[in-house]
Amino acid sequence: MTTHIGAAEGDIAETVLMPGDPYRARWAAETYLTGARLVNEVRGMLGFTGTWNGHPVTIQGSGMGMPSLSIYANELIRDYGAKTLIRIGSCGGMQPQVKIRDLILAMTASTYGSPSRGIFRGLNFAPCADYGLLRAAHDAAAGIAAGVHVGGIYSSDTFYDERPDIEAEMTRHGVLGVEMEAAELYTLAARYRVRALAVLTVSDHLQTHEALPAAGRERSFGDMVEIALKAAFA
Ligand SMILES: O=P(O)(O)O[C@H]1O[C@H](CO)[C@@H](O)[C@H]1O
Ligand SMILES: O=c1cc[nH]c(=O)[nH]1
Repeated sequence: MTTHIGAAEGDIAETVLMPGDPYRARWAAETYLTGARLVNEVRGMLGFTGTWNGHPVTIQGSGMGMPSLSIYANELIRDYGAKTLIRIGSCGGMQPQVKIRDLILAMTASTYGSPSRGIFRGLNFAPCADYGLLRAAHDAAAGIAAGVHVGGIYSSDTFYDERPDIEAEMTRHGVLGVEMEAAELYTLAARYRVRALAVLTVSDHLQTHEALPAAGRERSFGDMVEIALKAAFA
């Protein structure tokens, strides 16, 4: 048991999938895991542990934004011994070739300000995915999903941004999509020598303003969960 996770020792698997939304954690656990049981409900940030093809897996909500994810990822890694952490998130598309419901496998994550930013002072640390996980996810995606993009994403520190020029610069530099957690996850993974990847579903588009309807949105997330599970155990 930690400050923010009520699971008992041994209740968290070495492989953890992390959606921002705790209800997505419940949906994914009920849909994809065998014998899923609730292991955390502190602050309503639900976490479940079960098995997938016989492998122990935890699906733990991270909350929105890097400060929230940082709390859960720190405790999962440092206190529970998590070794593979895969974010299963939604993101906004930032390039014309990236369509709604497409998947992005985030090779790198640029950010203006993660909780770890201060460590590096003026240096631009480059948070990146674990290559083995990225490659395995790409292989898995070939048999599952159609529109799959691999490249850089932008982990924003704010959803309602008063600095539209930052998003424009990200788009100008080929960044595929925007979300709010991966850069901190990748930085923590580098620090603690564990594996991390963000697999993202494009839920809306910053240029076309299309968006997945709220009702039934979870069903569009199935490919992402399957790919994350296959990559973790490839
Ligand atoms: O759908 P999730 O995983 O929460 O991810 C995205 O959605 C939230 C913003 O609406 C942020 O957490 C962003 O990263
Ligand atoms: O952080 C996010 C997530 C989805 N869509 C966005 O525009 N931003």
